[in-house]
Amino acid sequence: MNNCTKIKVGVLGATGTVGQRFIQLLENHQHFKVAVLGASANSKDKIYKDAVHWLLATPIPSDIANMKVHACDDIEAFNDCLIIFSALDASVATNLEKTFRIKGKAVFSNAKSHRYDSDVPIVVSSVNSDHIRCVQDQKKMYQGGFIVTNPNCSTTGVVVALKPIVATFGIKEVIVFTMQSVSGAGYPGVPSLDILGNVIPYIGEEEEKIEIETKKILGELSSSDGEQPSSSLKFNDHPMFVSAHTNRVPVSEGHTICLSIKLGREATVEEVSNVLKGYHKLTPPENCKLLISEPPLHVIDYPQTPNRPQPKLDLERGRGLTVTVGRIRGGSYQGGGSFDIRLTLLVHNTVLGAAGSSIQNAETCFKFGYIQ
Ligand SMILES: NC(=O)C1=CN([C@@H]2O[C@H](COP(=O)(O)OP(=O)(O)OC[C@H]3O[C@@H](n4cnc5c(N)ncnc54)[C@H](OP(=O)(O)O)[C@@H]3O)[C@@H](O)[C@H]2O)C=CC1
Ligand SMILES: N[C@@H](CC(=O)OP(=O)(O)O)C(=O)O
Repeated sequence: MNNCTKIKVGVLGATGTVGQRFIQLLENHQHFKVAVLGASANSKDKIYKDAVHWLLATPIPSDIANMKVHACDDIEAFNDCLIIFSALDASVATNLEKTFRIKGKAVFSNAKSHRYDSDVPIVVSSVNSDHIRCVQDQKKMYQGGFIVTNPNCSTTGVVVALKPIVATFGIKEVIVFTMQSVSGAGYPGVPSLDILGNVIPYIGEEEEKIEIETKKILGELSSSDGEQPSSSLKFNDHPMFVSAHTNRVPVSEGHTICLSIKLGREATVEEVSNVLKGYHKLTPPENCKLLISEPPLHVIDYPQTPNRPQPKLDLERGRGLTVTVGRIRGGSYQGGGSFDIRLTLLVHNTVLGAAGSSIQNAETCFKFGYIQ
């Protein structure tokens, strides 16, 4: 596909923390071309390089730097775009994303606004891309338009690590303990005097999101029982019990998360470790340029390498699209107790935890023929 035949995409919130990742990850994309940039009224009519406070190590792509920024509610400006990537705050995303959907656009959102809608999936491509088929119902309702969300960034890491375990052994219960980076709060986010040399043991609504979203993502999409006449498919939450603790730590990028897991059936630490190591085999081989072709999970052996994953050393694995899991061990050193397995994982919050997952979801929809 050359630039003329690539699908035109619009990015809402293009100047923000997640918006910048969209711009970076979509540079030279095989199928998609950024055609329209959207941000707030403050950025409207500025050129991108003047509107953005660019925070990434790679330069602003040259074809984007001098593009004009539109207000996100200038819907007509996005007319030529088949795909809308949304990196908006939920307060603005709720209505705008619905407006773009009714205009027939394929909307891929990072915001929480529609994650819990009964006809909208929360998708991490390596975990539950089968849930994407529910967009067929939305397409019928909204003139070809649909919304696919990706989860909260911590939830993203959690479900990638849990998927192979739940699929093989079942899971009854999981405790999630997060150490979340400052970039998760957007820009400028948490004031430096609040976070430097400190830990903040509270992130608003984060624990609730992890508990709810994990169960929806790891649940099943089944045929409806007929209660919802407009819909033929229905989400059934996984029955596992999820309990989350969330904390903000003075790390710039990358969320580190500890899990304690009660399995559905007995298994050794070695069996669990082997299942996690084999997980990459679930992803079919793809043209390596697509983001969905990156391995979803990498395991660091424990106890051979006892002090990983670490944000400084492991965050960029698989272009930030690979979750790194380490410290896979038994539930307690004494034996007994409620939990069978403990592990530590690292997820790149603005790549796999945000823009990267949205792009992977768009690639999946393109592959399934939902975007034409
Ligand atoms: N940061 C992260 O790790 C993750 C964030 N998310 C979610 O992604 C979304 C974006 O987060 P993030 O990038 O961190 O946020 P930022 O605050 O960094 O960026 C917000 C973006 O939205 C634009 N914006 C703000 N208000 C309006 C408005 N009224 N109308 C139109 N555009 C507006 C801003 O434009 P301007 O520059 O003009 O003000 C900016 O482009 C949120 O829903 C967040 O919860 C999801 C996963 C991870
Ligand atoms: N709240 C997350 C970022 C995020 O994923 O938010 P949301 O669930 O609203 O997309 C953090 O601070 O790290």
